[in-house]
Amino acid sequence: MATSSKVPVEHVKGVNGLEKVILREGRKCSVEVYLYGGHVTSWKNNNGEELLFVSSKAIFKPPKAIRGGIPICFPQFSSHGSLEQHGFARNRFWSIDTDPPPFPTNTTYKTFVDLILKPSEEDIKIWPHSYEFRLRITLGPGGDLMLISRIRNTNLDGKPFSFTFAYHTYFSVSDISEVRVEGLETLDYLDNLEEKERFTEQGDAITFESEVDKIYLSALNKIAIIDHEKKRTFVLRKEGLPDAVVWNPWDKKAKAMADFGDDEYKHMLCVEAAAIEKPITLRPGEEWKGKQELIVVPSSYCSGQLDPQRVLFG
Ligand SMILES: O=P(O)(O)OC[C@H]1O[C@H](O)[C@H](O)[C@@H](O)[C@@H]1O
Repeated sequence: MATSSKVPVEHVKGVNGLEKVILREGRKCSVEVYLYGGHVTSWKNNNGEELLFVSSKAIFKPPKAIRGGIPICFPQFSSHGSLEQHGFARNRFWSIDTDPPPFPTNTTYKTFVDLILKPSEEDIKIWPHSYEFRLRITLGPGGDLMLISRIRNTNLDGKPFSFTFAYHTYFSVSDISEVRVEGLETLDYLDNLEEKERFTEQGDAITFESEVDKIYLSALNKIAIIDHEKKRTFVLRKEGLPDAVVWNPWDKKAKAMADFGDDEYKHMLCVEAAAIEKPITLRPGEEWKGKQELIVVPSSYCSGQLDPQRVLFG
């Protein structure tokens, strides 16, 4: 079992004394995870550069979710249902899962932490279901960041439940106007800025010059986020998560958010592996798995000569 050779992780106090776990690999690669929200707040490469965006105004205080990093949206994405925006997993206290069930295929990666969320009595009043949500966060030897969610229906009343889900990933970018996203062109999307109306994306890679809030449907399992100025490309790979959300609040919405700096929209982009259009339904005893893997590829690979075919299908 992979857990037997697991590298020990550091447990420290983060902002406002909230518990945080740190994973380290290589020279300077690291990942930081708050138990509050099961929330990744930092991912650094081998040069110690931060790859995720966290707002300088983020409020590390329940019940507000941390603005930035990778909030977990469960059991509801956004306002697609009657629960609070993005569900409640992002503002609950998760626990370390000391004895997670093994994964069917063993991984050789040793640096990871297992978290678990189960409903409290209060949660059951809001969403009347029993579940075990296991989240494994792994830092690969090359600095890649993998999140695997396993959600099991543990209802004893024989009832199925349905949920929507997203890894609401905030990437750090040099300048949003220099960023291009490849892998979503020609797809249908629901536009949250047009009352979730359905449109079809043009054939070109996506660039940014105003507010964007779209849910791309049945997206490829590989999406590239190309930062021309930083000369680096993030590659997002997903499994079990058909949709992909792209969000940037732009200037007006940025000003309206108390936990977000007025100009910070220039330095972030959310690209989120998600399951939204077709909710996941689990019968008692059934388990769903959803994975998001992030890698960052070096400048020479992405400056001008980027071959989208290679990035997306290679
Ligand atoms: O402010 P939050 O609740 O964290 O949501 C931030 C954003 O998340 C998603 O990307 C949604 O598509 C947006 O409509 C929403 O504004």
